[in-house]
Amino acid sequence: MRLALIAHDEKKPELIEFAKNRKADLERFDLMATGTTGKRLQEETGLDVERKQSGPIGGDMQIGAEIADENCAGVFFLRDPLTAQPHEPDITALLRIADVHSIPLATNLSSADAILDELVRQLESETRSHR
Ligand SMILES: O=C(CO)COP(=O)(O)O
Repeated sequence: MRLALIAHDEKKPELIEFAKNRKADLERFDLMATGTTGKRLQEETGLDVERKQSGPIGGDMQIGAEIADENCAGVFFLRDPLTAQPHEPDITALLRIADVHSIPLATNLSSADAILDELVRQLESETRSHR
C-alpha cells in the first residue's frame, strides 16, 4: 500500500514530528513525498521515501498522477493556510483528484492520526486475507 506525505515549509516541522511519532506504522507502507518534504523525512526520520519533484515544480501533480493511476491509498498533506503558494492550481488539482478517487486525505495532525490508524487496520486485514 502506497501513501503520500507532503507539507508546506511552515508545516514541515509538524509533519516530521508526526512521522517520528508514527514511524513504526509508516514504515509498513511504501512512502512517497514531494521533493523537499521527502528529503527532510529521509534525513530526519530515517524513513525510506520515494522523492518526487518539489511541489512548486510539479511534485503535487506527480502525486496526483499516482492517485489517478490508483497507486496511492492515502495522502497526508499539511498545507500552510497562511502563506500564498505560487503553485496553488497544482495544490487544488491534487485535492480534487483525491476526492475524485475517494482517497483518504489528511490536512491536519488529528485527521492524519485517525487516517493512519484506519490504513494500518486495512493493511492488517489485507495481510490476514492473503495468508
Ligand atoms: O509545495 C509543496 C506542496 O504543495 C511541497 O513541496 P516540497 O516538499 O518540495 O517542499
